[in-house]
Amino acid sequence: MSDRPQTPTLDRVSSPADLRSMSDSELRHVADELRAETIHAVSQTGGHLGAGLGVVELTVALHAVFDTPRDRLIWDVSHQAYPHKILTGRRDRIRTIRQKDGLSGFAKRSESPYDPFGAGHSSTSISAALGFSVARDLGGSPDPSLGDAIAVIGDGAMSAGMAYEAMNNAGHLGRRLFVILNDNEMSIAPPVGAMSSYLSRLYAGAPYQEFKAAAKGAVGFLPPPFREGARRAKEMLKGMTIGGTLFEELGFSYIGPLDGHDMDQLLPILRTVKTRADGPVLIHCITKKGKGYAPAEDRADRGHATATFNISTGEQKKAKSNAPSYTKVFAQALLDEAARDGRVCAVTAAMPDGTGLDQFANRYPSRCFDVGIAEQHAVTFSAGLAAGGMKPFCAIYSTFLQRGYDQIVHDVAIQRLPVRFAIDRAGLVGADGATHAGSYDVAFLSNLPGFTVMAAADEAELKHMVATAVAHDEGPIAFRYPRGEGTGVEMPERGEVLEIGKGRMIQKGEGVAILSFGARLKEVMEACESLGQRGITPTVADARFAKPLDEELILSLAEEHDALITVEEGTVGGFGSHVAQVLAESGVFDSGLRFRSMVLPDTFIDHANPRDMYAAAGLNAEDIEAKVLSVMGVETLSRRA
Ligand SMILES: Cc1ncc(C[n+]2csc(CCOP(=O)(O)OP(=O)(O)O)c2C)c(N)n1
Ligand SMILES: CC(=O)[C@@H](O)[C@H](O)COP(=O)(O)O
Ligand SMILES: [Mg+2]
Repeated sequence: MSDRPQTPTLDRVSSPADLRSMSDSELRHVADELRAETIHAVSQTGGHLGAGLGVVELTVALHAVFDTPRDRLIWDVSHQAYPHKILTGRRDRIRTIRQKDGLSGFAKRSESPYDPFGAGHSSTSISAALGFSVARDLGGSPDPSLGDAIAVIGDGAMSAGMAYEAMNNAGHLGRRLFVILNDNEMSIAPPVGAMSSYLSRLYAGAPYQEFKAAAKGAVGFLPPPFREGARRAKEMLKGMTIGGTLFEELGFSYIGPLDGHDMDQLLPILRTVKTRADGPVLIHCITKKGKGYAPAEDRADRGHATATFNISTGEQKKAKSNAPSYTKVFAQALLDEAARDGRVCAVTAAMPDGTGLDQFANRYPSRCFDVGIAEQHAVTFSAGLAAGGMKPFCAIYSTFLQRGYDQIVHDVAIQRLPVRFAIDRAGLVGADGATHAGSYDVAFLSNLPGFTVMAAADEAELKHMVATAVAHDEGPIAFRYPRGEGTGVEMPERGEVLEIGKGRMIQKGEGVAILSFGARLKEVMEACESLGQRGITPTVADARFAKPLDEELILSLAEEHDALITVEEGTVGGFGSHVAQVLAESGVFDSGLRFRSMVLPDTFIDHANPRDMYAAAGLNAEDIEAKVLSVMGVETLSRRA
């Protein structure tokens, strides 16, 4: 017998249009069943759970009131969009989410007309929604029936500068636009910062909002059930001066805070604003991350992301690990270094657990800074710390570091400040897909004068690189490492300070040399094992540094071999491109060196497990083996050589 929940009302919904003919009581049933369906689906697939559970009622209410997809519903980050996917014609594929060839874990334009704007990174929704509103008013679409734009943004995402840039612009333009602030008082970790405290104060002062609406004469904006209370409040408030919320100062009409799980509040308010709004409106909803599923509600991260799990117990089914994760090794190595050097400090942009800095925060609270989702600030704040004599480790996932690029160039590199960048999730990350792939950091850092760029081939190397970064005061230095577990190598007691710009020889062979940069070394060695069975023994070296390059090593490999192949977990423009430049300038191509550079292809690779993604990229052991055979002119059946 199937353990799937009974969902008789939800079963009648094949698209949001079906919600619009339902009574409010039926919509409440849909919400309850949608929650059960979401929990069941994620129990089988794993993925982002808590955020979706927190917006179940909002999702039903928004689709019931607004005319999606004509009205554009834009989910910020969009990790909370699973219930939205179930309601918008994707229920039959929801159990494929985040798997190869399955639904994306995020909103994606190519997946559905109900996903008007894709995401994965946070705090973009208000800008995009404003763009839609303006495009509609300017007649940018051949479809004259384009409707409203609605952004749903979390309190965590509200900590990023982009959200304020967008509100500043929206308030100025004054166009009809809806922002739903989904305030669950959580980011991935508890949210931090003055803005978070401000929102909490609005929440704590719920009746105050009612008074204020009254005092400002906004009573008419509220649906009838709320008017009476507001009128009474107005009486009480006669003669008092009430300051506006920040949102009102920015030009938005502010409504809230509402209970975002109460359909009796959500439906009438949404219907009213839809009928009456003539400018930007912000509706502040208080919700609970993980709502309705006790094991998620009880977890410290409120069930933010999960492996597959047993629904009755909440127990997650995690694969056994054979080696410590790179993140753990980094975190422990940094703790060790911080114990020796009081100037070592750490910065995270809302990812204390993901980067392993939660441990650092416990041990050295005064030297650890969670700045919220604010990568740009994290970089320049680190630059300031470095300029002030500290040794900041700015630990940011490769994909999110993209947001701080101008700060890296302008505030760090040009001033040659010794910020240490710990770049986690480098390379292809798996189920989160293209939005989260750490593909570009080597390319965008290695072209900056004075930067030192390293990649760890295994977890012992990572420990050395942490020690190297602590010791390096001459300018900015970065080291990258992948998501997931290490290779199981023996760990040194203490990290060793590496000589800057020097690689290491792994094995001496002949004919072909492979120069690996980063964690593909394991695949290189597997390829060599297989090649060994054919009597082929390539030379293998680990470059360690993409900048400065070990030119001596590169040129000696070029001189002593017929062919040289570089391998890396990054795009063109990175390590291999810089090696090619050195080779070209030295003239070795003139004497016939065969050179190949194995990089990520010039395409965005869809979500799958990392192994499948690297297969799609042509960077697994078999691809490296095929490349060696091809450069040697050995005939094979391989597709990719
Ligand atoms: C630019 C960027 N930095 C970091 C992240 C990682 N991240 C994903 S969701 C999330 C928390 C978002 O909190 P909130 O907006 O409140 O949504 P909730 O999960 O609470 O619904 C973070 C930090 C991201 N997606 N984008
Ligand atoms: C939605 C988001 O951006 C994060 O939740 C991300 O999925 C975390 O990835 P890790 O699991 O690699 O920490
Ligand atoms: Mg939140």
